[in-house]
Amino acid sequence: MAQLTRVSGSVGLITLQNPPVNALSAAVRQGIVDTVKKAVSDPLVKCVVICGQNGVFCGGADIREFGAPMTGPPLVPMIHAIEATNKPVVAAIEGAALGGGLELALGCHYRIIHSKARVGLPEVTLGLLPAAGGSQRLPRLIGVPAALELITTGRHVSAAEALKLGIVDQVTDDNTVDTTVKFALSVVGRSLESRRISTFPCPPVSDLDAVFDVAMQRVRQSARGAIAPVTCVQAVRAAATLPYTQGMKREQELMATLFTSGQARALQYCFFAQRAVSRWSMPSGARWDTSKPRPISKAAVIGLGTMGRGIAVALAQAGLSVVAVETQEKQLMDAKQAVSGMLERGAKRRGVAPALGLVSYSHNIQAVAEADLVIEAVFEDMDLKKKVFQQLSAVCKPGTLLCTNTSSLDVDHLASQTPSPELVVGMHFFAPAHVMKLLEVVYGPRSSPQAVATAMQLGKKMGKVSVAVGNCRGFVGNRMLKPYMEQAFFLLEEGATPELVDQALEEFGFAMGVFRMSDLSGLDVGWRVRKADGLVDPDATSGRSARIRQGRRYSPLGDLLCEQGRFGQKAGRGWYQYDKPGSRVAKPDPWLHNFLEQYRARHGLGVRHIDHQEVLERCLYALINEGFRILEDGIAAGPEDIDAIYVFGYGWPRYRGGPMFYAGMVGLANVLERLEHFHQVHPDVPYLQPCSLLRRLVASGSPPIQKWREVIRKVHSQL
Ligand SMILES: CC/C=C\CC(=O)SCCNC(=O)CCNC(=O)[C@H](O)C(C)(C)COP(=O)(O)OP(=O)(O)OC[C@H]1O[C@@H](n2cnc3c(N)ncnc32)[C@H](O)[C@@H]1OP(=O)(O)O
Repeated sequence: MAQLTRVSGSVGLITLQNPPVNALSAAVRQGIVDTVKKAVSDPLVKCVVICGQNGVFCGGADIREFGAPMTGPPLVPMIHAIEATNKPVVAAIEGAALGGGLELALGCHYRIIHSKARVGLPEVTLGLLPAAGGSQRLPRLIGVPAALELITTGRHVSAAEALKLGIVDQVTDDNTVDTTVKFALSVVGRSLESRRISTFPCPPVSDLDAVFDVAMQRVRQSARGAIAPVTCVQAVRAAATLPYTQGMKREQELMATLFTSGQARALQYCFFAQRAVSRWSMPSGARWDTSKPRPISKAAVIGLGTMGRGIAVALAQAGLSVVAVETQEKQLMDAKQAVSGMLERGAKRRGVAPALGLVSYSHNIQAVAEADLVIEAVFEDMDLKKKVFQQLSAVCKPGTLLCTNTSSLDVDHLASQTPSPELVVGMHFFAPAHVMKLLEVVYGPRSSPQAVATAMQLGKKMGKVSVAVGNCRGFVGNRMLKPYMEQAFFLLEEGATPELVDQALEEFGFAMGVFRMSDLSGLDVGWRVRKADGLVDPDATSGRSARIRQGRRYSPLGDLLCEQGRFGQKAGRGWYQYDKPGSRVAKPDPWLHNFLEQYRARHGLGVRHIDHQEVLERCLYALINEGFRILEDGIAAGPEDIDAIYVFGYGWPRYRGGPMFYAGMVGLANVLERLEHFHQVHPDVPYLQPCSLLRRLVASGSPPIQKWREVIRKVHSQL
């Protein structure tokens, strides 16, 4: 919907009305077409201003309409009609002009922007390209190199940068619509010939081929396997090399290949999943919209190792006052220096003042007495954490929320160390904590909805994608990682190499395969956990018994490497070899290949050919199967929660939507059939036994992912 009013005597003011972001739905597009026509034909209207209601110009095309057949007037002729009018049309940009919103503004003859607004063409992040003329007009306006960068990254640009680049004509701190109305009146009567961007030639570039080669190389490297960035480069190339009309034709052709692609569907699903996770719910029925968070102004972090430092930085950058506690004096001094450095570098990047004054340091736990919320981030050891929680209970003021940063320990057990278990939640940060977007907020059976709401809100304040999950071993992310890694180990036993497994996973789109990742995070981490679980038995080094632990197939390969001191990158050797400890360049290791051969011979394991498809099916379907178990157990409320965790915390390629979305794309029946097959071949691997929720979904006709919650609810109601 769009409304036309006449203001200041002769200005036709068109207001886009589609809350919350005035997306260009069919009704809005129809409204624009109608109101522009009316304004142009009204002799009393001398100029036109287009704005959006409620402080947002326009968030672009309505993404929710993408899955359905197109209705209403298309964007391209609508924008052309605006550009072609003989009355000046000026965009008044408040809040944001993104995607189709900016393309609409580029069709206007002038653009005035509020200083706090931003613009951008983020279509690439949705698997698309700016196909309402954006890929053709922006390079003509600001030049090929700058347009290429903005279009292929989808980066949002501040008002100041937009002015510098030449995207807008004026920045204002005042009322944007009033300023734009005055501006529009001031340009009445001026020729519009030089204001129609589609008529501009692209500013010349000295070595066009080199510019595009570099851009193509960059997008292929940074977004391995993603098709939209590559297509965006091709579209901008059309702008640089073809007349406008032909360029537009090419833009449409390229868009047609993207629009119906699986990658676009996956990326658009991710867009909504990222937002859906904030509408959390707990099995008790507690929900985001009925649970009020507590205000938090003072936070504390206990333990200033790598995680604690990152958490302190994230809190301070979110504007909270932070008490950082580390009992070891030397550690405290080192941490102070490290935290200050991180804050300074972060502030420099963001062009703001570093929040150094917000962090105070102490070696005395008494310093947290006045904190509203404490995040314990000491070493991952239950006895140590229990001790800290007991101390905190004695020191903190009544009502302080106690959070533990743990990747797998039992949050409920820790809660039981305090007199107020309802005030305890887990906050599982990912390293580096001030950079990584994901936060798992873990509630135990006794955590209060208010405690969950507070942790979720704090996560949002820190700019995290926060996902509320139930308490179980490994929560969601690490619980699903276990069967994935287990399959990778088994594949080595059966004849694969770390290189083969990693290559398959990296070609799938993971930034790092499982073995390179294991080398990076350190093999000793898992070894310690397996030892604590009684799985590492140094006596059982030969025979079949060495590969059966606690009644199921077990691969001791990781333990054997650790026994040799092969802890990964930090040791200079692990699944790969490195030039020196700490080096990042992984090289295949003949020692490891020889070790695998001897291991297989010792255990009488035949070597067979393993291809990429088997690697993907074994590793990914085992992980997905555990995802279904997590849904069945009520640990995650919906598939979007799992997918957001994997995309934002575990390097799952965003253009594949997350593991649960991927299962839907592959076909649930297909996943079930392959799991059944693998479980038949490996009956001693319980993780390969298809979960009953997966069977249930297939039996219900494999509904689309948006309908899974209905099936899950039925399963839960029958328990
Ligand atoms: C021919 C094709 C031509 C053009 C293609 C396009 O234009 S594709 C769309 C390009 N636009 C974008 O990618 C912008 C997407 N939106 C945003 O980045 C942010 O929403 C925005 C506008 C910066 C506002 O951010 P804010 O943090 O204030 O709100 P939030 O992101 O939570 O969004 C609020 C709700 O609005 C929904 N929404 C936002 N944009 C769109 C959209 N373009 N279409 C449909 N819906 C949109 C969003 O999903 C939120 O609703 P929710 O129910 O919570 O999911």
